[in-house]
Order: sequence, then C-alpha cells, then structure tokens
Amino acid sequence: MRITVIGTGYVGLVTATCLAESGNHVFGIDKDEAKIQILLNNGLPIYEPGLLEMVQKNRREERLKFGTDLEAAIRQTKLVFLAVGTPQSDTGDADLRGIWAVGEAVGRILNKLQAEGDTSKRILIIKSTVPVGTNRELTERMKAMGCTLFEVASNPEFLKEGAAIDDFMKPDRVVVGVRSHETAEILRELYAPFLRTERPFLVMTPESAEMTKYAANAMLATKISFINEMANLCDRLGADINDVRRGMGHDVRIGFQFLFPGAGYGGSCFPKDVRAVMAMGRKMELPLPMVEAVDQVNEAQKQVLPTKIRQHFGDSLAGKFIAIWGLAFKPRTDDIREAPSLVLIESLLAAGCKLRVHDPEALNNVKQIYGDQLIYCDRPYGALEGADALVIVTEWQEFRNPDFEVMRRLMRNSVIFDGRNLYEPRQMESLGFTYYGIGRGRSKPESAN
Ligand SMILES: NC(=O)C1=CN([C@@H]2O[C@H](COP(=O)(O)OP(=O)(O)OC[C@H]3O[C@@H](n4cnc5c(N)ncnc54)[C@H](O)[C@@H]3O)[C@@H](O)[C@H]2O)C=CC1
Ligand SMILES: O=C(O)[C@H]1O[C@H](OP(=O)(O)OP(=O)(O)OC[C@H]2O[C@@H](n3ccc(=O)[nH]c3=O)[C@H](O)[C@@H]2O)[C@H](O)[C@@H](O)[C@@H]1O
Repeated sequence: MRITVIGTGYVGLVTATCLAESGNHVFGIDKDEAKIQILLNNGLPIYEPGLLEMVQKNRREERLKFGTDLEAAIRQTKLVFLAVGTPQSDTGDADLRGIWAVGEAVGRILNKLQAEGDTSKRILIIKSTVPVGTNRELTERMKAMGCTLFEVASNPEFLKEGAAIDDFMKPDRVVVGVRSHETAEILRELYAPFLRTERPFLVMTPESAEMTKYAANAMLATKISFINEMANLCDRLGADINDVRRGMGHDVRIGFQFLFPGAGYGGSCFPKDVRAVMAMGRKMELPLPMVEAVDQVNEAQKQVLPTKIRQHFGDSLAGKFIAIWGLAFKPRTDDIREAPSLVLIESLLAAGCKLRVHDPEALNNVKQIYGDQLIYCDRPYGALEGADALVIVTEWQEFRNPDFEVMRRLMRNSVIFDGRNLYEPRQMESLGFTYYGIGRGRSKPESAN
C-alpha cells in the first residue's frame, strides 16, 4: 500500500519505518525541517534502538521517503496516518491544535485534488492519542470544509519507547475504530503481516478505540502508583517490596508486569494521558477519584528520592557533590519528557548541591534545559569523582553490575540512593555502602529528622 505518515516523532517515525519494512511505500512528513534534514542525511532525530538501521535499509530500498511536502505525499497515497503530538494543555486536557492543523491542511489538499478530478477516497487514521470524540470532530470539521471523499479512522498505538520496533512489529493486539466495513478490511490487510501469531485485530467504534488507549495507559499507571504506595509503606514497616512484589506477582491474576516501584513514572504519555482522562471526567461532570489518586501518588513519588537525600544529609546538604546516574525517563531512550530526574535536579539545585550527571543517551537533552548549571559526564564513573552520594534514577543496563570497589575509591562518601532497586541492601552494606532503595524497609518518616 502507499501511505503517508504525518509527524516523524517517536510514534510516526516508528510507524512509517515498520510499515515500510513490511513492503509498503511510505512518506514520512514533518513540518519540522531540521528533523527532516537529519533524516535525509541518514541520521535519526531521536534515539531508539534498532531504528536507524531499519530507516537506512528502507530508504536504500526506496520504500521510505521523508519530506515536508504534504501535498506531494497525499497525491500519491490513500492511507494518511496522523502521528502528531497531543501534549497536555494548561488545563490538563489534550492539546489538539496539532490534529486540527493537520486536518485543515489535509482538507485543503483533498479539495484541490477533487477539483482536479481525483476521485479516490482517502482514509485518515488517527494514531495519536486523542480524547473520545476527536475522530467525530475531525470528520465534522473536514465536512464543513466541503470535503467528501474521505473517512476518519482511529488506530491507537501501544508501543513503548526503547522497545518501539518490537512492540510495533509484534503487537499484543491492534485496535481500530472505524465507521465502515471497507476501512476495517483495508486496515486488517495492512496489519496482517504483524499479526501472524494469533494476535487479535480488534474492530470497534472510533469512540471505543479512543477510550481503549486512555484506559490502557491509566491502568498501567495505576499499577505503578499502587506498587509505589505499597513500597512507601514497606519502607515504614520494615518489609522489603522486592519480596512483596515477587510474592504478589506469582499470583497469575496479578502478574509481574508494571509492578516495579521507582522514582515515579515519567515520559510523554502516562502523566499527560492520566490527566487527559481526569479532564474527560471533569467535562462529563463525572468524578474519577481513582484516576486522580494515581496522578497525585505519582507526583508525590517523584519527591521520594529528594526526601531521602534531605533526611540523610540534614542541614549539611548545601554544597554537597551529588552524582546522578540516569536522566532519561526510562532506559533505552533519550526522552526526558516528565522525567523524575528533572524533579530531583530542581530540588538538589535549590538545596545548593553541585551535580555531576551521567546518562548514556539523554545528556544533550538535559544540557538544553540546564546549560552550565550541571557537570555532564560521558561515563558513569566520571560522575562519581569526589561525590558525596550517588543517586540512580533510571535503570540503564550498564548500572546493574558496576565495580563497587572502583566506585568506593572514586566517591568521597559511599552513599547510594537507588531509585530503581538495582542492588541488594545487605550486599551493599557488606561492601561498605550506606544504601537506600525504594521500599526496602529502611527509611525513617520525614518528621524523624
Ligand atoms: N511516544 C510514545 O511512546 C507514544 C506516543 N503516543 C502518542 O502518539 C502521538 C505522538 O507522540 P510522539 O511521537 O511521542 O510525539 P513527538 O512530539 O515525538 O512527534 C510529533 C511530531 O509531529 C510533528 N508535527 C506536529 N504538527 C505537525 C504538522 N502540522 N505537520 C507535520 N508534522 C507535524 C512534530 O514536528 C513532531 O516531529 C501522541 O499523541 C502520543 O500521545 C502513543 C503511543 C506511544
Ligand atoms: O502511550 C504511550 O505513549 C505509551 O506509554 C507507555 O510507554 P512508555 O511511556 O514509552 O514507557 P513505559 O515502559 O510504559 O514506562 C513509563 C514510565 O513508567 C515507569 N515504570 C514502568 C514500569 C514499572 O513497573 N514501573 C515504573 O516505574 C518507567 O520508569 C517510566 O518512567 C506504555 O507502556 C505504552 O504501552 C504506551 O503506548
């Protein structure tokens, strides 16, 4: 099939590339000329494992093209994916200006093509995460522009950054929201190569598809906030969340996934999507106390590491050298949107600490925010030189098994605040470290200081 994907961010670029990989001819279109230029120069504007090689291969084989010319792309394609950002607005709901702008641009182009005698119907497929009713409103807006030969479908995306290619190529399910059988069948054919191993292709209304995406993200965020709350209780009661988590997860009704406590969930999706669900509830005057609590618990969780650090150092915190390992909101990405590391950095800078930070991929993004307020280290051990403490915020693989001897030699004080529970408290103590995890049963209430 011939496809246009509008937006070449984390989702659009992966979608365009994976669809090209399965034999389609795809145009990746973005309004950001700098991004397109990087892609045309055989680079990648983001870090996502395995993506660069796949982009290069499909460009070489001429199935994947990039540009800024939407009209040229739409002239040659029937399927048009919308993968532009839908960030959080000031009021908490999803900011849909990107979707409306694309709708208007596509509408103008369709009118022009129709006037030229092009009678083929285009299918606009909303891949971005959008509130329930967006599909319908986009349809109405385009009809109001005089467009007739089009249909809008919903096809939410469930990929995770860092594992995006695998998630797209082998999805647990594909969800499509359509108003016609014909569109459902076109999308079924498009996705067939990715669903060969019994994975379901679920057809529903656009409203249900839009809701499915938010409900899935809200559920996953709920699991994380729940386990974080249990971890904080373990800390106070002297239980170890790692044992508790295992004890829970073996119950197949509960399972192990998304039950890792930490420094709070971040990223461009869970925080904004949970708040968008809250906003939909407010609009419908329906209280959603559970979803609101998920967000509140998460905001509080981002303060857990700063609180433990304040408790440990007390009045002597100002002027301390603190090393931070891991800045991206999760491993295997350079994305720092809503990352818990940023809350920690703000708090420690405000307390007068000097920060030496390391991340395998996200240093440049952090530099763009903090400039020379931080010391940026290319290597993990470089960040430890003279440090009074190490704080681990993101569980990059290379932090799991470091040389603790070397670490102790480099650090001025052997103190570790481990926001991802990478190490065993007893082992760390036997190696001479003062060690704080999340929910490992060792922290005092804040008032104890
Ligand atoms: N990042 C993720 O892991 C996932 C994101 N989503 C959803 O997918 C959507 C996109 O997210 P990301 O890819 O992370 O966003 P992003 O911000 O990385 O990329 C969006 C791209 O759209 C481009 N764009 C905006 N307006 C445009 C226009 N009028 N014409 C052409 N290009 C335009 C921007 O320049 C940018 O490159 C959001 O709704 C998000 O909630 C869904 C699943 C996973
Ligand atoms: O809608 C989206 O954008 C995507 O949001 C998440 O994907 P992503 O944000 O890329 O990454 P996750 O692996 O879900 O991690 C999100 C945050 O939760 C945290 N997390 C995750 C799992 C866990 O057990 N504990 C935990 O604290 C991570 O550290 C990270 O900060 C969902 O997992 C995807 O299914 C969804 O498509």
